[in-house]
Amino acid sequence: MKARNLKESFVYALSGLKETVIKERNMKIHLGAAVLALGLGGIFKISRLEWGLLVLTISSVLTAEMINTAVERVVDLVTDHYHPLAKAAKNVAAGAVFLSALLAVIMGFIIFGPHIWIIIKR
Ligand SMILES: Nc1ncnc2c1ncn2[C@@H]1O[C@H](COP(=O)(O)OP(=O)(O)OP(=O)(O)O)[C@@H](O)[C@H]1O
Repeated sequence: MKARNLKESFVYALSGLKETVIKERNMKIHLGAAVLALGLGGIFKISRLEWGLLVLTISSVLTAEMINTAVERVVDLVTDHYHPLAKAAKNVAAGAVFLSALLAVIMGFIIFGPHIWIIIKR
């Protein structure tokens, strides 16, 4: 069904977001990690640039998870039989999530590492 106007497109987009948050366990984990990172940013009073990097990093993980979910849905729609291409498509999409989450952890170390180190050293 095609969106007739901007408002309808927005409603469909929000429903896609809701679908991922409600049905995907990994999305809940990513959101939990994002809330934790934002909380740490507040506690450590990180700089504007660090906030920007944090928001960019969080958005890349959440976006990757949503694209992964979309790929999973389309693959499941096309076939419920084993197919090497279905396997490859799902694995590549899952790999994108893994890569973005790994880079987010590294970014977390870069931003919060020095702050945590100061506390440990005390
Ligand atoms: N139709 C298929 N043909 C071949 N391999 C498949 C097929 N469907 C799934 N797989 C394999 O099983 C793995 C798990 O698929 P599944 O659909 O359960 O996603 P998932 O890893 O549980 O996703 P998530 O945990 O993100 O919800 C895929 O990564 C892929 O390797």
